Amino acid sequence: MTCDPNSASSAAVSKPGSARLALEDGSVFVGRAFGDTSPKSVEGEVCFNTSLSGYQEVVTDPSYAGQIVTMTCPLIGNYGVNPGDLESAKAQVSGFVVRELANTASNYRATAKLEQWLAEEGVTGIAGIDTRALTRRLRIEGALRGVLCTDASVSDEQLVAQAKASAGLVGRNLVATVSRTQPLAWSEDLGDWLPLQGSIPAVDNRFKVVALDCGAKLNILRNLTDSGCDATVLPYDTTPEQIAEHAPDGLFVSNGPGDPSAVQPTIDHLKQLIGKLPIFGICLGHQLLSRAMGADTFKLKFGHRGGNQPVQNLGTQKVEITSQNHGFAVDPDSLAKVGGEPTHLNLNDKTLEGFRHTQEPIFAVQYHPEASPGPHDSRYLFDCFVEMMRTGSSPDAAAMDNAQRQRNQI
Ligand SMILES: NC(=O)CC[C@H](N)C(=O)O
Repeated sequence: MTCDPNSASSAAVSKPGSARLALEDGSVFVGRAFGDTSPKSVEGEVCFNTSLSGYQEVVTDPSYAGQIVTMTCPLIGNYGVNPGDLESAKAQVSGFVVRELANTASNYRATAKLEQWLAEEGVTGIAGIDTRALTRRLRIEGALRGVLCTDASVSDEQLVAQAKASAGLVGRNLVATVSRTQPLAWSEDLGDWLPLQGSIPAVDNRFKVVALDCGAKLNILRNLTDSGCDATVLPYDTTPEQIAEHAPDGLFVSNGPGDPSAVQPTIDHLKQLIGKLPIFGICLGHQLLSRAMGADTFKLKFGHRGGNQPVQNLGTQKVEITSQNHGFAVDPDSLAKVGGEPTHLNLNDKTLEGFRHTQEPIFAVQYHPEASPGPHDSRYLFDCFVEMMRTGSSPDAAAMDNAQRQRNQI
């Protein structure tokens, strides 16, 4: 049920087992609590994701820290949860919003139902609200701060006031809350992390990569491994001197949560590393590299989150169907002034989705080539990173075309 934004004062009293989602614009949605149903209130910026599947990856993507995520697909939870599909070791969203929560987990791989697993993870969900009305509100007004509450003793007015007073995402360094604090090596064989002893040994025909962990998704590490890289994962604020101790062939800058302009340590370190190492960035990594070069980032009205975002490679003219999760973007005009050539464009709203440095071995994409929203159109970018480490030049249109043809055997 949706309450009119202006009628919060007359809004519903919550019942046992119920939950409320209050927004800063005064609207209050009343539904059923699931997951962690203990009485509490959680704050977060409310956003929507249009993927038809992939809710496990969404919930465990560290880039969603600080956000209450609404799935627009009306049935969620139908294949349960299994450890192999998680993008990090725990649930990362502040809260989870669905229209209908499936009763049955219909997948032989499932080890838990979504609601059981969220309860163990301490994450509250709300089901049974009109997610289409909520999404329309977010599209019209832009991202809104919200509070998800399972505590019947708090009034609607208090919740709306709490939403208005909450921190939001702008200006907050959330990377510091999700980055690993110890150096680790990714072991594909174990499917797990190993404490790093010394640095990774050089192996013939493979590339040693330092991955700066701003909240890295596991599948990025898997894709780096698959393309021929051995990755050492270091905390997001590792200094250039500490990175140099690992003698890497290249540097990878990961995805991560929050406002890129607030991740100053990484931006300062990247400034010093430009021209010294081949660097590839994904999503937050794209934004941090742009800022390190001197470009600006800005907040999008409601962001791009979903598995069907069309992106055009401006060099090859080919379109990739991509998975995305971002609420900020790079200003292309400011990037062009500091040597950034646009390589990819979002065909929905024409925002920048990728660039290459014209002078230095640096390139980055705003979307997620490691995610597989059905096809694997964008996997070639990991091969471009390897090729950039081999040649010392950022990939131009011909290099991207070649890599994509080889990867996708077309
Ligand atoms: N997936 C990401 O890395 C997100 C980057 C950044 N936090 C944004 O919302 O734009």
